[in-house]
Amino acid sequence: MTLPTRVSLVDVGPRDGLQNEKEPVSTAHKAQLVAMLQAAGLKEIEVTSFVSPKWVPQMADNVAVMAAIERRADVRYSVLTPNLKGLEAALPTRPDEIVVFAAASEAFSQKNINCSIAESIERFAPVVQAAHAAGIKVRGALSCALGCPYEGEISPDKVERVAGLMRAIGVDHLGVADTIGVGTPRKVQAALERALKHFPLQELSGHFHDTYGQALANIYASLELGVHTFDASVAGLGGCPYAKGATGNVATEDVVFMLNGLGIETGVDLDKLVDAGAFISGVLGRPPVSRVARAVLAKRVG
Ligand SMILES: CC(C)(COP(=O)([O-])OP(=O)([O-])OC[C@H]1O[C@@H](n2cnc3c(N)ncnc32)[C@H](O)[C@@H]1OP(=O)([O-])[O-])[C@@H](O)C(=O)NCCC(=O)NCCSC(=O)C[C@@](C)(O)CC(=O)[O-]
Repeated sequence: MTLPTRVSLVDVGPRDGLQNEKEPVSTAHKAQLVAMLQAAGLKEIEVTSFVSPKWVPQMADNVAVMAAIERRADVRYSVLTPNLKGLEAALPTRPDEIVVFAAASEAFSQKNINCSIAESIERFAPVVQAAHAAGIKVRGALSCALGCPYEGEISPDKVERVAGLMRAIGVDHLGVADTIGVGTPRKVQAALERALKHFPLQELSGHFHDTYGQALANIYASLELGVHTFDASVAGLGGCPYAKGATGNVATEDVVFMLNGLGIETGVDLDKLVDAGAFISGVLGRPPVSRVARAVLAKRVG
């Protein structure tokens, strides 16, 4: 089986990773994290979200963070926008890409964005149109594609259905998200195969939380299908406010280490990435969740 020779990594640490932190993280620290990620070679960074500050207070400084980051022409900066209000607030901050997020599960849709799946698609349609009119690419995240904290198992049929709805309103790229990290390799392949009915390989990505330690295996299973774009979160930061017990995304350091071992190019410098993870973990006052980061840091100490 031939695996892709190159993988694009989207570091979602500044957004997905930090959104659930109880203590406020300063705007300056968020901007510093973005700076360190791009210095490590990340070309796609999810910076913040334009959601209700009552729902997700940690992202309330979205405009300030977007103003504080030092942009590089070769890096794409994305932000989450759940509705037109979010898009209107985001546009002046010049994101390269916006993310709309639907769920494969009705219950999660209600908890996360306070509306049904059908209503969310209706809500996203004008957001997608307005983003395209502004020349901005739209990524869709499909939450709970492998399981839901409220509904349990999610069938591939549901993934295919919502992927189709996202495609129909013009979403350019689909991220299949295992929000609570319950997916296992063959189930992940089944979900991705259904999503591939609506999105081409180059516009499909995997977003795997590592709650049950399956994320790297799931990435490998995705590579077997030719999927070559993955979200990951430096230091393994994160957890979803609407998915109790969900841990962070797979750590970017762990993904880079595995891909390096497979001879798959990412353009990411592992040492500099570990520095970024150590920096933000220091800000948060705890060690990185990433096992690779811990091993590299321990080796440095000698
Ligand atoms: C979607 C809404 C806004 C609907 O929230 P709602 O309460 O249904 O919205 P509403 O239209 O009735 O408005 C209520 C209030 O929110 C305000 N409001 C309305 N929209 C915005 C906005 N864009 N920005 C700022 N403020 C906003 C609006 O102005 C109003 O303010 P008030 O009059 O009460 O003062 C809300 O449910 C929300 O913000 N939810 C947060 C969702 C979120 O951020 N979840 C985490 C990210 S998704 C995720 O992590 C999963 C992912 C992507 O990583 C993949 C995975 O792993 O699954």
